[in-house]
Amino acid sequence: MHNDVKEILLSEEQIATRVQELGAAIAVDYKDQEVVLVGVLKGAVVFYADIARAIGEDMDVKLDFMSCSSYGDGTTSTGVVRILKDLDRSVEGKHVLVVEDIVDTGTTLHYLLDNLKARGAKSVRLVALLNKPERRKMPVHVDYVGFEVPDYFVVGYGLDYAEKYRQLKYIGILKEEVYQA
Ligand SMILES: O=P(O)(O)OC[C@H]1O[C@H](OP(=O)(O)OP(=O)(O)O)[C@H](O)[C@@H]1O
Ligand code: HPA
Ligand SMILES: [Mg+2]
Repeated sequence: MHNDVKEILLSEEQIATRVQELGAAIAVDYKDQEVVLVGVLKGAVVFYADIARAIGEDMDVKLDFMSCSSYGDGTTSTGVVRILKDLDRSVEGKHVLVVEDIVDTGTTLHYLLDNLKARGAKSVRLVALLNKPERRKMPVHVDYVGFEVPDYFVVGYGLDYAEKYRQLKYIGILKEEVYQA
């Protein structure tokens, strides 16, 4: 385990099992439909790669990405969402499934889901690996949730603190002294 991690919250095995379950549920709901998977860079990349393959072969899936940033290098949302990179293709008339690592205050997803609906998508749904409802400031409907997590700052499996720890295979609770120092 990484020295900056206090405790493993979700192991590699727990994540893998849950990702397969989510993929199976999504595959049933979208069977034979064309769907654009919108990954929210950078936190979602690891989950995105796994969920895209867990969905299976019966959906016509297109991959696209957006980059939004609201945390900068800290552990609290700035409250302002910036689009740093937009989608490559229009989603007008398309089914969109947004793939996210975590819904925390809800600031990012509240903004992003509204933004995608306003582009005329046929439907917009959200799959998030983690949901941290205790910290919610803006309402967000999460269609597919991997795990509900308590109010700890977590890292790994794509999630960072100051751009570090994204490559950890598990999700761990970051030691307070790492960000309070
Ligand atoms: O619900 P919220 O409070 O808005 O927090 C969730 C968002 O914050 C993180 O992204 P961040 O802005 O840190 O960018 P990153 O994905 O590059 O880490 C995370 O990946 C979500 O996109
Ligand atoms: O707990 C978290 N960890 C990493 N990034 C985050 N972005 C929002 N909440 C978190
Ligand atoms: Mg981040």
